[in-house]
Amino acid sequence: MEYHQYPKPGKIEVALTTSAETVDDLSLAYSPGVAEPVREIALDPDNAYKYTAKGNTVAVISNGTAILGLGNLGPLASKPVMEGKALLFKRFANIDSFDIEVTHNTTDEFINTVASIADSFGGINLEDIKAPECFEIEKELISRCNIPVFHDDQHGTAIVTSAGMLNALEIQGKALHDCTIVCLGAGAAAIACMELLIKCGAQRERIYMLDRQGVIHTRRDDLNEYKMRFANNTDKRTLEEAITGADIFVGVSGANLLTAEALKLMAPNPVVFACSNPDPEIQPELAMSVRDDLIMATGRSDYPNQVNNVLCFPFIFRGALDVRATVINDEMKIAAVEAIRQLAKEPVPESVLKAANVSELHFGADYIIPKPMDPRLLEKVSKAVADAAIKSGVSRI
Ligand SMILES: NC(=O)C1=CN([C@@H]2O[C@H](COP(=O)(O)OP(=O)(O)OC[C@H]3O[C@@H](n4cnc5c(N)ncnc54)[C@H](OP(=O)(O)O)[C@@H]3O)[C@@H](O)[C@H]2O)C=CC1
Ligand SMILES: CC(=O)C(=O)O
Ligand SMILES: [Mg+2]
Repeated sequence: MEYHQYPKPGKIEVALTTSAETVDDLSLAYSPGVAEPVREIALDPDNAYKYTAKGNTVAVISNGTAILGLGNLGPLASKPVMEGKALLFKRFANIDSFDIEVTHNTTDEFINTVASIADSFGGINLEDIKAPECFEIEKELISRCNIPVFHDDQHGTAIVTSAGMLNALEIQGKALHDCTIVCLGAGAAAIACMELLIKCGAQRERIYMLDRQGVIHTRRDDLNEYKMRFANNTDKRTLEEAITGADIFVGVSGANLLTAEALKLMAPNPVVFACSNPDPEIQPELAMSVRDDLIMATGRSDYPNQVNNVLCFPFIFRGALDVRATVINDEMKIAAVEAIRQLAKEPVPESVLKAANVSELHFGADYIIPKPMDPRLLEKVSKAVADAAIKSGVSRI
């Protein structure tokens, strides 16, 4: 709590980029000088990128309906997380952010609020908005805004999960195409993670997705259209039935929902990503105590293998802003997966070892994915994303 309270309440502040000391400075910063860029922007909106901070500013916007794995605690309670995202944008990609917490009654009201302020920013990072509303919100905002709109819990999580998963499977000697996958959770993160894993080679029929009612199967009549895409034609109904013989477990649901007994039922050499925050679906100590053949990741910074969207969102937005991309498309997402994945195979610089408080890191079971404080992420992931934006025709410079 002290970290969040001192030296000033919160984690971010606004800083000036230009001089504001003299009467001359003020007559440029405000009236009368500020009228000139106003006229230029009115003539051509693209001049906002030249004369304002728009092009390097991302709005981090939430309604607090799915704050981490803590649930629907409302917009104001989400503010520490949104400030945290702003801190990470600045620290890792030198992107300025404003956190905006929106109170609303209907989904349309939220969409209209965001759409009506979107022009102020170079991009919009939607955060911690629950499914299924998040899908409609993102789709509608993408169509109404000509800046990138990216729901990080969906796509940032999916990108990092895919990068980590491909590396973990390489170490375990398995191919994604042949794997049986159990996904606990059927919300924003789950649906996007499974869709991207399919784009990376997984078979939809081999995925068992579960929500609070158990396995999502074709005979259920309570499924929304997003869950319906993962309805499996199966007799399996429980987590224990689905996980028996499975190669992969992805948890994006809630704390301590995977028991040691269920973990024992998985196939040899399994991969377990227990990504719920702040508490994973199974504690790594417990998982490791019952199996010594697994590769384990969590969403947390204090265990090896942090599968968390922090490894993606600063860098994918950096790449998108640098080429003024209108959207973040699949080509850019796949480029990010590959760049993150490859970086884990390179020697780790001393500065990263020091920041991670370890003496060595080598590609393997305890290092499947780079550390967020690896400075090479900025260069490599952002460049790969920017290149993909240019090649796929969505860059504007
Ligand atoms: N490591 C990372 O980078 C990230 C981790 N996450 C984590 O993933 C989790 C979900 O986030 P998000 O997708 O945004 O939230 P959503 O609210 O969109 O989805 C939550 C999903 O979890 C399911 N769920 C909750 N409790 C249970 C349970 N007891 N048994 C089975 N399923 C359950 C819900 O089921 P139902 O549909 O029945 O309500 C729902 O499908 C959170 O813990 C969050 O911290 C999210 C994003 C990034
Ligand atoms: C990491 C993140 O975005 C979440 O847990 O919601
Ligand atoms: Mg989140």
